[in-house]
Amino acid sequence: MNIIEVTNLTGGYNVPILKGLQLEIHKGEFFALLGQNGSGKTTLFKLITGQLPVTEGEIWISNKNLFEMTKLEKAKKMAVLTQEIEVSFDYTVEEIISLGRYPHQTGFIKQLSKRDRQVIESAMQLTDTCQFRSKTFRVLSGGEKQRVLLAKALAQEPEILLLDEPTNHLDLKHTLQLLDLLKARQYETGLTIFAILHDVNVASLYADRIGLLQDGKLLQVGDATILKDSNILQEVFDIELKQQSHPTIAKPQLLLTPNLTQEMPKESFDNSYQMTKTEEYIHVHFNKPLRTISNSVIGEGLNWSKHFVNVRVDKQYNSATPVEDLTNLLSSNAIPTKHTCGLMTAVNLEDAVMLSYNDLGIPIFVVVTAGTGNAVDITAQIDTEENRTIGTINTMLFIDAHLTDGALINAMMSVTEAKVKVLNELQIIDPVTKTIATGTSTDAIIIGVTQRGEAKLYAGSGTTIGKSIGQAVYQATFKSLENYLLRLNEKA
Ligand SMILES: Nc1ncnc2c1ncn2[C@@H]1O[C@H](COP(=O)(O)OP(=O)(O)OP(=O)(O)O)[C@@H](O)[C@H]1O
Repeated sequence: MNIIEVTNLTGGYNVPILKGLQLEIHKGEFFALLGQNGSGKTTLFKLITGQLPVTEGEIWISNKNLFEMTKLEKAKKMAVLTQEIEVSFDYTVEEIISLGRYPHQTGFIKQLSKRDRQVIESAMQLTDTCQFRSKTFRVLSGGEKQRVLLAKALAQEPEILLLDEPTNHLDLKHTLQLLDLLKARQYETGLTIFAILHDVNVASLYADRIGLLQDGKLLQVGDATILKDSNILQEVFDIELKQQSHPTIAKPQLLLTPNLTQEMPKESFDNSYQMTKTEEYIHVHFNKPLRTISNSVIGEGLNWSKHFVNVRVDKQYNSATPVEDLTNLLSSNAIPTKHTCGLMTAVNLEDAVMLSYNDLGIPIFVVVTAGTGNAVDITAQIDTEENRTIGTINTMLFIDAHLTDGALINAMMSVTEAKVKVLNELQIIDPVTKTIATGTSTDAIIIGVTQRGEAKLYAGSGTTIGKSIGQAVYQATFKSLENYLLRLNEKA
């Protein structure tokens, strides 16, 4: 059901800003209006709240023509929170909030009833403004004033809440609190929310539907997925926005990219890093951060890192706090953990293989440490969750290339395929299933790419990058496992 219907609306100032606009707001939804400065958001807001006259078209509120509604009818239906946060008199906070009850007061002498007082109290608690109740409104900070005016709007108990940039003056905590509060009111009381927002990410997280306004026209209306369309975003905001998903909520988030003149490192790939190898760790330090994908102990996921470390731990190492342990170890070696992808291994670092590869014209550097104590055939139908001896294949792969996130996943596949081939050729057996192993139970991969040059969409086996990864990883893993097996044989 539509609670607001705007049909063929033309209106504005001397010249019309909105021309033939069509919009429906559903009862109980959170609708966000987005658009560039001057696109007409406030003008639409003022037309809906009756602050500006309509030149053409109609506005219906709950099936009633806005211009047939009395002031009191409108005030019972709609509460408005604008950016104008000054009030003319020296009211106290409690007095200001009490004004919200005015449309509900009856009788000749308007007095606050018991219920009015309860509603005011509850609005103050919800907006965390109780502590200011006796203060003069004028002396509050911008954000505090905003919360008091929201309390006044809530005290009005409207069916529709219209907000013009409600989080404008608020810090992050109060922005989140205000939006959570609005969302809770929406769910609990069926409140309809119409909000002008500038923050596209906030709109994506909180709005059920979003309207994109451009030059007085609605270019698109829909749920947050409309923000995934880079062409529409470019058209509405006139800038390039990078889109990614929120890590825990299924909503898109948009990122700004500063237009800094990218100073491209002129150094060759081979000169862009230094490597240190001790008995305790292998440390590859790049001059510039690399885009990374990894399942490392520190710096996992998609990231940017300059330092790549594989630290040796004891064979008996079995700690519940590997992140803390590794952090401490790195700190004691003056390696900055915030810029690091860090792995652990129990294999002897003497067997590590470092290999530079450039046969196909794509510079690659790969470091592999390998042990097969935990060799597992992942396809065997046996529950292998039992204690095994330590042994891991850790692969750190660095490529002088520009890969998209999808291509980074391709690259992970390429590394894995090359590793499986080695295990197959060396006939590494899963000791439990007696079949050929596909990996070890704790294998780790770090891929770091310089992001220089043209962005590549693929890095799988059908591409030169994929082939380069395959050959480099194959050679390094083969050699590293040979070293490991040789040491085992010598011991035996
Ligand atoms: N009182 C006014 N008289 C004449 N023109 C006005 C008036 N107020 C706004 N305008 C013009 O109307 C157009 C739309 O303004 P509006 O305030 O609706 O934009 P907006 O989308 O809310 O922008 P912002 O994001 O900057 O708040 C602008 O070109 C503006 O200059």
